[in-house]
Amino acid sequence: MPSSVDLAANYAESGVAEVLDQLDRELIGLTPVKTRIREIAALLLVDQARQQLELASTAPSLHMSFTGNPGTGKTTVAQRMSQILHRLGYLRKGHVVTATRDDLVGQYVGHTAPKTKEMLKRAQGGVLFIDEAYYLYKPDNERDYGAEAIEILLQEMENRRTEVVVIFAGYKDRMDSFYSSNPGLSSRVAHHLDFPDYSNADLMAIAGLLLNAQQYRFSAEAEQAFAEYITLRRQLPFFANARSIRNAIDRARLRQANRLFARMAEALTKDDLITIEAPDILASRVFTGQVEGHHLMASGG
Ligand SMILES: Nc1ncnc2c1ncn2[C@@H]1O[C@H](COP(=O)(O)OP(=O)(O)OP(=O)(O)O)[C@@H](O)[C@H]1O
Repeated sequence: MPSSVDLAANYAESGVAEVLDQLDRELIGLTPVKTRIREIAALLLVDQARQQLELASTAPSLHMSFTGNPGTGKTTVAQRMSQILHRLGYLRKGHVVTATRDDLVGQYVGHTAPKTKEMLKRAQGGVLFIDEAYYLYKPDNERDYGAEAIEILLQEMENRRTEVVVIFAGYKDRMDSFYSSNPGLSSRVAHHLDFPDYSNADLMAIAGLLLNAQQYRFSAEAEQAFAEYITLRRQLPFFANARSIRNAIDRARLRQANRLFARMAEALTKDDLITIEAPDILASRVFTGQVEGHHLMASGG
């Protein structure tokens, strides 16, 4: 048995540093979330080091709760978390399987257990991400099978803790009451992470990242228009944080393409092709005050 361990070497070997750096580069804000991910990585690396020195080691329970409004990065962070846990040797595969109530709960007697077990099986070696988890529990309906799904999840979370990590996600207030109705569940969730709404500056920075990744940019006027867009958009229904920004940029690209198409006869420069101009932003319903596009809004647009 070695008399000491080289934590730095273990860290380098795991390849976790790259995922953590990527997390820092690609995700704006979310400082408390990033800090917690680093802490979990440290915990697992120290646990590995303890194993090397033959000290007592128990694989920690890593089931989690992600609370926050739509588009605050919960799904994205779940994916990164799964990769990190894979690199640290905790999870065998590092993928994410997303499930909602309908994937877990059956409509007839005897249908729920096989459904829930099937989802757990698919998530084996990775993360089972249960979106809007509170829909599993329907207090008004005694004969609802959601309770059965929760029961099975609880058992498997305990018995297969190193085989699958379960992440429960949803709006903060609703998750809080879900946990208070299901205390057994709450106590088996080791990490509760909250994803706050992004500030306007954060959303602007997210827009910058998204544009950059797709080799687009705002002209100075478009940048200003987009700042106004953000202020107006967040006051409208179905605002979905970063997802609304992603959708807004997709539509701005569409308008830019149409604008360029109308100039088909001319030669277009690289600059023409990468620049989103103010009119591409200002044509949005958010400025014109039209509400017919309500269905678009419903998708977080
Ligand atoms: N901090 C961030 N920095 C950069 N991009 C982000 C950030 N947060 C979210 N995004 C982007 O916004 C989009 C929506 O994020 P994501 O799907 O992770 O949110 P969510 O909280 O899971 O929302 P929902 O529960 O409504 O699906 C994704 O395209 C993601 O890449």
